[in-house]
Amino acid sequence: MAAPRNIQNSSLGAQVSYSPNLSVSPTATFHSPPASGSFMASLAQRAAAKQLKPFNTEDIKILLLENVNQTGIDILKNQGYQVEFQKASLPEDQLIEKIRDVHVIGIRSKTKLTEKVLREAKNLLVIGCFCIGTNQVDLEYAAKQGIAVFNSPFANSRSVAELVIAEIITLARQLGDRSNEMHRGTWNKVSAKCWEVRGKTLGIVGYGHIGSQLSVLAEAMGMSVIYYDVVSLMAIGTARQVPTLEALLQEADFVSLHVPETPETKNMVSNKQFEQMKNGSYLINASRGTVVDIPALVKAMRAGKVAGAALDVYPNEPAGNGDYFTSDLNHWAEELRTLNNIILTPHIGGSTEEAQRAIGVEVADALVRYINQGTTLGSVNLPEVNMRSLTLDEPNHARIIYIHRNVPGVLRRVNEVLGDHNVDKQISDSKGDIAYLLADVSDVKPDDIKEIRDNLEALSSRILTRVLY
Ligand SMILES: NC(=O)C1=CN([C@@H]2O[C@H](COP(=O)(O)OP(=O)(O)OC[C@H]3O[C@@H](n4cnc5c(N)ncnc54)[C@H](O)[C@@H]3O)[C@@H](O)[C@H]2O)C=CC1
Ligand SMILES: O=C(O)C(=O)COP(=O)(O)O
Repeated sequence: MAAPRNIQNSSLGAQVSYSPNLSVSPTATFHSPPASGSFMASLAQRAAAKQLKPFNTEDIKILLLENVNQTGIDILKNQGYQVEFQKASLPEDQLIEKIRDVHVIGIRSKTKLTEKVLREAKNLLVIGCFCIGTNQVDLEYAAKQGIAVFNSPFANSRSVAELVIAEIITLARQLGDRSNEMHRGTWNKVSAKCWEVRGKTLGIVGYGHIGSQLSVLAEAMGMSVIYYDVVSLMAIGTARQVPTLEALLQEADFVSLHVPETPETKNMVSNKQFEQMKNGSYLINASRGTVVDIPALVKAMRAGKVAGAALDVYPNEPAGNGDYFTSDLNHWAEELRTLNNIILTPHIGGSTEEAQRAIGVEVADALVRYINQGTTLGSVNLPEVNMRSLTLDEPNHARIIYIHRNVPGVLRRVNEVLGDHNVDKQISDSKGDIAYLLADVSDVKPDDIKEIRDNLEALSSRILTRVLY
């Protein structure tokens, strides 16, 4: 039987691990970085933090889907949580069955946590997206249910940028086609329409974490970089922001897309945009499958307008590995496969050992901090609230977490509930309609804790109450 959603578990000290060193050789064993000044300082802080054995930690049930990295599994298991791991994603009906029972779910880009699925997630406290994108989660609905969502905002951005660099040269030299021919036994030594990338213009759409890293790498190869973004952003190196997507498409030899999946980016590159591109230019999409209108790309490639393309993402992607890239999944799949100079990869932009290990650590740490201490630093859908840990010399303190609707008068009522106790420290913040309050109350007995929780639960503004002690 699952524990109730306002599950109580004691506040652990900051028993979290530290960001891994990403600069490892392909064969190196993976280690945390050596102790630095700030690392030692945080160790000292940890020593002072309350290190209670979590009460009922084993009641925390976690479901990890989509082959989340072992680093993350280890961190969560070390906390004593019950962790179930699956390599693939789950179809909606199975996901609904499973999600009813768990307090935490860890996913990557494939698993869709829609309102329909989350409505069934009666025990869910927190979602960990072990990736950058969070478009697969209904963030607003989750927030309304008091379910926090965390991701890893940039641990795989370098990996994506490096893949794109590889693709730029691969497309310019038609390497995919030459290699396929050799695999079939055909020697086809040609130079027609094969180019150096030096001196060519790369147009980056979306100059965020990935786009800006790509900019630096491309300039190092002698490319000129222009970029288009909805916000005005400082150029790195000698890159130049252009005012419109059209201006970018008219000037770029290579166009690389790095925008999130939003209603505005759906089919952002379609027939009209292909017409605006230079003759013989190239398109790379490692963002989201919805950003490019694929039938329009097929048309532009058949017409010779686009000389090559690299796609890493697709509107429909399979739940696991296997022979699934067929027209059953996306109706144009077979047609796409017949085109020349097109690189098709199975959403591997962020799939390197370095990125996956770093993401595993970062997201698992955020989950542990949220479960054990209630801090929301890094949450993408709840206000970010942080408060220093309870310490060993505060054995009878309790931490109250009250997630509530952001309506007038709530704080007065909360403080009426807490008024008979000594509130050591308190912090609250709001994001849109949702507010998040943390309060540490000193010298409380189990009866006091029950009373505080029951009284907070009775307030009409309540979304979720948790008490850690
Ligand atoms: N292929 C893969 O394995 C991976 C794919 N991704 C995808 O790449 C996307 C970008 O990642 P980051 O660079 O980390 O995100 P980011 O949030 O750092 O940057 C995105 C940029 O796009 C801009 N933008 C948003 N809407 C736009 C619009 N309509 N037109 C022009 N610019 C717009 C934003 O202002 C921002 O500067 C992610 O959202 C994710 O979907 C991320 C990691 C791995
Ligand atoms: O980080 C992202 O947003 C990605 O697209 C990578 O997704 P993945 O972890 O490979 O499912």
